[in-house]
Formats: sequence, C-alpha cells, structure tokens
Amino acid sequence: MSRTEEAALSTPASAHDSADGIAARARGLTKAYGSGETTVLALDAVDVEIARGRFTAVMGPSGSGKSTLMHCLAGLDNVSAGQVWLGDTEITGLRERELTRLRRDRIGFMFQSFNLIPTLNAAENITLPMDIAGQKPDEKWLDQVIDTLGLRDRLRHRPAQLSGGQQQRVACARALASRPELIFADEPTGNLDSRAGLEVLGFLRDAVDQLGQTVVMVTHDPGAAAHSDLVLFLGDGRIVDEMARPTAEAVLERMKRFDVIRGAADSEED
Ligand SMILES: Nc1ncnc2c1ncn2[C@@H]1O[C@H](COP(=O)(O)OP(=O)(O)OP(=O)(O)O)[C@@H](O)[C@H]1O
Repeated sequence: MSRTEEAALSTPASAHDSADGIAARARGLTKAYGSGETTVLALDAVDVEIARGRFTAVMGPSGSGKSTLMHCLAGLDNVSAGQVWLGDTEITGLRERELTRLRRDRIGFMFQSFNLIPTLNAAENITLPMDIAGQKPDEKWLDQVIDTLGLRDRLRHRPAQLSGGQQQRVACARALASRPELIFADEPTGNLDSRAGLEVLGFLRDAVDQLGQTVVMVTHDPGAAAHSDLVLFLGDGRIVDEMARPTAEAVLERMKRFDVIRGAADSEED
C-alpha cells in the first residue's frame, strides 16, 4: 500500500474536504420523461456538488426526483440537458461502453434489495463484481472492509444463512470492495428492521470516517439522514434546501414543510 493510501485510511473525513474535493458534480442537470403534454420534468436544471470523503443524504417527497438524480449522477440514466462529472471526468456524452467501464471501476452501488447471488457465499458475493471485471482485489483493503463491517466469521455463509442486516452488510462490503470513488445507496435500510438499519448506517458512516469513502444515500427516513454530514432536499425536481450536521428532529421538521406546501396546493385544486 502506498503512503497516500495509508494516509487516506487513517485520515478523518474533514481532511478529505479540500478545495478540489468534489467527487461528483452536475450543472443544469435536467431530466424529462415522456414528450408533449405528458412530459414530466423529473429534474429541473439542478446544480449540485458532492463533497469527497463525505456522507450526503438526499431527501424529498415521493416523486421529487431523488432516484432520478442518483441515476443521472451515477451514469445509469441519460440526461435531457446539462452536464455531469465524476471527479474530473465528464460522463454526459460518454458512450454506453465507456459508461459501463466507468461505473464498474469507479462507482459502488447499494440498493434496497441486496441483490446477492444465493448460490455464492458472502466472500464470493463481495468480490463478484471485481471477478467479473477481471480485477484483483487489494487484499489489505478487503480485509479492512470485512473487519469494519464485522463479516469475518460470516464469509463462508450463503445469503440464506445470513440475517437481513448481515446480507445488507455483505452488499455494503461488495460496494466498497473495489474502493470506488463514490458509493450510491438507494434506500439501503428500506428492507431492514430498525436495529439492522442502524447497523448498516453505522457502517456507511464508518466507511466515510475510517475508510475515507464518499457516500450518497437516498432515503425517506429522517433518522437515517441524521447519520449523514449533509442533507440535500429535493422538491419538484430542484434542490430547494440543504442541512449540514442534521438531526432526525430537524430533518423531520424540514420535511413537514413540504407537507404544508403540498396540502395548500391540494386545497387550491379542490
Ligand atoms: N421511467 C419513467 N418514466 C416516466 N416518468 C418517470 C420515470 N421515472 C421517474 N418518473 C417520474 O419522474 C419523477 C421523479 O421520479 P423519482 O423516481 O426520481 O422520484 P423519487 O423522489 O425518487 O420518488 P420516490 O421517493 O417515490 O422513490 C416522478 O414524477 C416520476 O413519476
């Protein structure tokens, strides 16, 4: 392991927050679905920067554009207008093959459904994306991820022999295994009971604080968002607010204001 890598492993998140510490960026990001009268503007000229080495949560009412934002930032979906960069690479305009390689090499994904392969054990599931890509895992890094996630004594177990929380931890380790520049997590606690959910949030937090990773998490849960460094609030396809060092109470209060606006709009329609 190089000195820089060693330093990155032991450097607190704040030290990663340098002027050039932008993991992903969008300018004028616009995404429309459909055409003509049925067009839905899911993202409306969004400007956003995702700080490197930080944990960012994305919240907002249902249909506000959270998943679309995540998909466009991750190059999973093409944009209608605007530009997206991953680090210094502009991904808007890349061909599908280049995008696939970029996603594989530089991005980790965690979804609500763990997407583990039932016939493979935990260790095999963790390294599967790298095996498919023909990459050799950095064993020291992998060891650290496995220990941080407390999976050492579960590596030979198949998904069916693991609890929901343990399965999500395996999915978390899989997302971290190739040491991606950016991890996108879409409702990673959505299918877990509150204890297992808390565990996974703790591990995402550790991935940022102890491993220097960058995490972007879409969530509906103010308690989950409280584990992040910064919450971005989306409303009708725009970033309408942000909150640093969030608490569950403050996030809940902010979310209630969306309900008030929605309630007023509904009564106008009546
Ligand atoms: N494939 C699609 N075709 C048409 N409209 C879509 C498509 N995907 C999303 N939309 C619309 O775009 C808007 C934003 O959707 P998106 O899934 O990003 O919202 P969200 O904030 O993630 O919602 P939720 O919290 O309910 O998951 C919604 O109005 C949705 O109906």
